[in-house]
Amino acid sequence: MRYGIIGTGNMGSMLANAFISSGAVDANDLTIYNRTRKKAEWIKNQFKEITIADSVEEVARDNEVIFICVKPHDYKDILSQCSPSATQCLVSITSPVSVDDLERITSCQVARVVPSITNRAFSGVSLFTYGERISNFYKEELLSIFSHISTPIEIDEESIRSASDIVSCGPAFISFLLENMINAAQEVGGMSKDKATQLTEEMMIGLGTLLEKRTYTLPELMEKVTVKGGVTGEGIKALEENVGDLFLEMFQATHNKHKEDKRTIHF
Ligand SMILES: NC(=O)C1=CN([C@@H]2O[C@H](COP(=O)(O)OP(=O)(O)OC[C@H]3O[C@@H](n4cnc5c(N)ncnc54)[C@H](OP(=O)(O)O)[C@@H]3O)[C@@H](O)[C@H]2O)C=CC1
Ligand SMILES: O=C(O)[C@@H]1CCC=N1
Repeated sequence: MRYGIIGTGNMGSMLANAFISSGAVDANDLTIYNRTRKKAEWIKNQFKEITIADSVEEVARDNEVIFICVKPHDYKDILSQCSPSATQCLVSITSPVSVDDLERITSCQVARVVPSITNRAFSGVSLFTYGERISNFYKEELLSIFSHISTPIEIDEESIRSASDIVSCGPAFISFLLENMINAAQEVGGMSKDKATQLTEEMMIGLGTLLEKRTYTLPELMEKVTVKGGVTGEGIKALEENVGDLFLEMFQATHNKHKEDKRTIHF
């Protein structure tokens, strides 16, 4: 099976790197293309057997599975430069470009797989939605390669925004909150930024490991740590008083942007 990646920015390069280093895809079977060629060359420097294509058209012509890894508003431009056939499979990796959108304007088989930066560590989730025309062959193929780097989970169109907020945007949201925690540790506790960062990172690795081992659920973790009459309870009270509509507003903001993107992407 030959795979093509169009756009090797954050996600395209992450997918190329993770697919090859996990053994999901042989570098000889991967073709990449990026508008600024240098970015594709950085990947080829790591994996010499990769092919760099000279155009979108070339990627679409020579590969069976084609991942479009550009920003949502650039999908139209890419699709105007290629027309994969009914035997090929086109994959959107962005939530605003749905399988319905792709099926309407192409004659190939389609899927949407929204990855996450966590897939770089062969961890986290990839969110799957299949088009009507996709064969079991391609479904199994996509599931197989994404199983090497993630836990693939099928998702319906209605849930895609919230699911992507948790799985794909989540690492940035949680990092933002942790940065705030680190800054407050400096301000209130007088701790150095480096020390607070080290402690936070190690705590997160430990927390992730507990979750990975299914040792505790999130509510169990809260219960186990919150000693009756202890300091955690006081901290949680302060969090409860301040959290307010924080996450509601976060989800509303991403849902509004998603709607705006869908309204302004004209295929
Ligand atoms: N970042 C993330 O964590 C996630 C992102 N996504 C989705 O992935 C997609 C890409 O995001 P991300 O990688 O972060 O974005 P980047 O901006 O890092 O990458 C986009 C890449 O597309 C290239 N590009 C743009 N137009 C063309 C073109 N016509 N031909 C070839 N290459 C082109 C750009 O090239 P150039 O170097 O010239 O600018 C750039 O390298 C988005 O749709 C996003 O929604 C999904 C899940 C997670
Ligand atoms: O910020 C974004 O639009 C992308 C989508 C998912 C994660 N990052």
